Amino acid sequence: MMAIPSTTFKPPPSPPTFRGHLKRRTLCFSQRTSSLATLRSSAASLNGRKSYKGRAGADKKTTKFDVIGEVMRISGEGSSMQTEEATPRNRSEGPKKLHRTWIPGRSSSSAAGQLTYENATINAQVNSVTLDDKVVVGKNLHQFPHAPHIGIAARPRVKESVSDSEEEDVPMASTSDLNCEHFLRCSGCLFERELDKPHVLEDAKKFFKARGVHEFPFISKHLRGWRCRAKLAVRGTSHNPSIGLFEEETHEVVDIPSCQAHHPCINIAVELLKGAIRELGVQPYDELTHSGQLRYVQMIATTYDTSVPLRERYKNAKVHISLVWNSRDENSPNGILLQDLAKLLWRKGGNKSSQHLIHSIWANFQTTKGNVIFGGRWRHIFGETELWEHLGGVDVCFIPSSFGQANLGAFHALLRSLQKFVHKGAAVVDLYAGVGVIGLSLAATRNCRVVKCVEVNKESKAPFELSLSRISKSVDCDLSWHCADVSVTPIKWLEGVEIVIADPPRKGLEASIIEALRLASMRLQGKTKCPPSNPIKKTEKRPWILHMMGGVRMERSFDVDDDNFTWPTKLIYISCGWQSFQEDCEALEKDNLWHLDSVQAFNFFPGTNSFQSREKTQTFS
Ligand SMILES: C[S@@+](CC[C@H](N)C(=O)[O-])C[C@H]1O[C@@H](n2cnc3c(N)ncnc32)[C@H](O)[C@@H]1O
Repeated sequence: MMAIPSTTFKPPPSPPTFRGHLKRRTLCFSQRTSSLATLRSSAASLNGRKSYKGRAGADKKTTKFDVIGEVMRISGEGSSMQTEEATPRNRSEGPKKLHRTWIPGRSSSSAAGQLTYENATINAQVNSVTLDDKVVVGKNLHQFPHAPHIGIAARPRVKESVSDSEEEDVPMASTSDLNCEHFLRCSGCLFERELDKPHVLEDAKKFFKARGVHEFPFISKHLRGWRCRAKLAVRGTSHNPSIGLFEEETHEVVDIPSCQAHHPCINIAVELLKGAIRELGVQPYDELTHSGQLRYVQMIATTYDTSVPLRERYKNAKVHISLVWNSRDENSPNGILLQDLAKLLWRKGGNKSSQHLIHSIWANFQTTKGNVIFGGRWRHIFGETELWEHLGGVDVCFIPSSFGQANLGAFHALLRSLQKFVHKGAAVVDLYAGVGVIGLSLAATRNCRVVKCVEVNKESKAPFELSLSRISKSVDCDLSWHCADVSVTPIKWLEGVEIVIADPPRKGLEASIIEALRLASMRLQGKTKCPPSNPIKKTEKRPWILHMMGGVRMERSFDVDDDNFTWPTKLIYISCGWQSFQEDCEALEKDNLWHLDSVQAFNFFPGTNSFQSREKTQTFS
């Protein structure tokens, strides 16, 4: 996968774009000796043992709002929040018995990136998957009996669509050009010609070719109308609001009513919002004076509507709206105006309106002068409380604060591609799992015996559990979600699994994870010491991630004293950061511990120089 759009607002002179470039790559690594050791449950080493069961108590005065964040979600009737210690018994009961939880805490606001995949030519021995603008690589493991390898892809192949019975009927662009009137000022897109051929692919081809991977499929799906998630700044005046992205190097918000990247329903919802701002006299935010009410808006096009035929769902998407309000909470003096704004929007676009455009309305409260878009407090106001999508063969639940891919078509394709690289019955760990889309999809479609999803954002647990409740009862998989920083004692997540899936943010894998993967390869070879790879130190700058990391249990030990583990023979790396991917790949390859095997690229962010790729690498024994 490729770059993830920034969710932060940068102070002058370089204001941010909230839709950035999203690229993804997947790297698939595998090892040969998956059957050497006995599979040992890693339940004992799991983090995140505490969960909150039930719903938070509702203040009767505020029952119009459901709350997630500092306060929790409120159902409207009022209930109490309980905490519960997850006992070993809880865990042994299996994943389907996880408690439905809404966990308080600050929201994360990671932007989405998208992936598309296509089947790559992959050796059956080596499985790999690609996401958005991704690449898949495959090589016969028998060619490298004593060396792990990393798959790489070479020759790019452009494909307009992926044949899949679940593909929604999205109108394909008749041209590969952007044709957007906002292109010159808007910072969202870098290129307006040949959106299906991002320039960075040439670099990528060379990089992979140098590693012996000549097949480099590039899957490009919808070139316009692909963005189903947008975080937009609201500036200007109540008479003349601007809703869009910051112009490069300025603090000016470029109004983008006809954005060609947005799903069309987002543009319609933006116009609806502008009309409501004018009608009610809502003041857009002014960062110089820190005044005004409406700072940003998040719009998410959700395509899950079972009353609409499958192939028509994409174009009939409804819009979730999160209004980022400049106050502490709904009881602040301007809270009435927020309610009026939400009511007006719902009356004009809600489920009783003639157009029924809006899926749901939430508020997020943000008063800091910093550069973070979202505050920690969320309120549900109208419509459904969860956002559902059908992705990779499963129903997946999201909440406004959880990470989600912006390019649904590409992501769906990537998931379908990914499934082909995971053998049936595999034991898998899904690192950087978000709400667990990848893990859930693999558990359901590949009959995996174990899938562990590891994610630092604790707010993603509740949607995961809701998704879990919709997984077919016939799926017999030990499927679990763990709140943990994967860079802390990463080796324990590798114990007992055959396939590692890593879908990190743009900065790539943390140094400790690279070391753990290298160590796993050494252990597979019966060696106990792993030469250092001189990893590049990567710092986490995003405050919401740092905040979340602060809440997880830190375990420092890197010791592996038990040789009776199965160690992963395959790594599927889904990347959205080309630079970081190259560095990670080189560190993994060092000392022949991993070998790149196959690569596949997905056009997750048409119009940008980003792509998402999937690479598969293997270790050897
Ligand atoms: C690119 S997103 C991928 C999410 C998911 N695989 C998907 O496609 O929806 C990266 C995720 O990694 C999480 N994350 C970032 N740093 C992490 C860390 N150190 N440990 C665990 N999760 C982390 C973020 O919160 C985010 O949900």
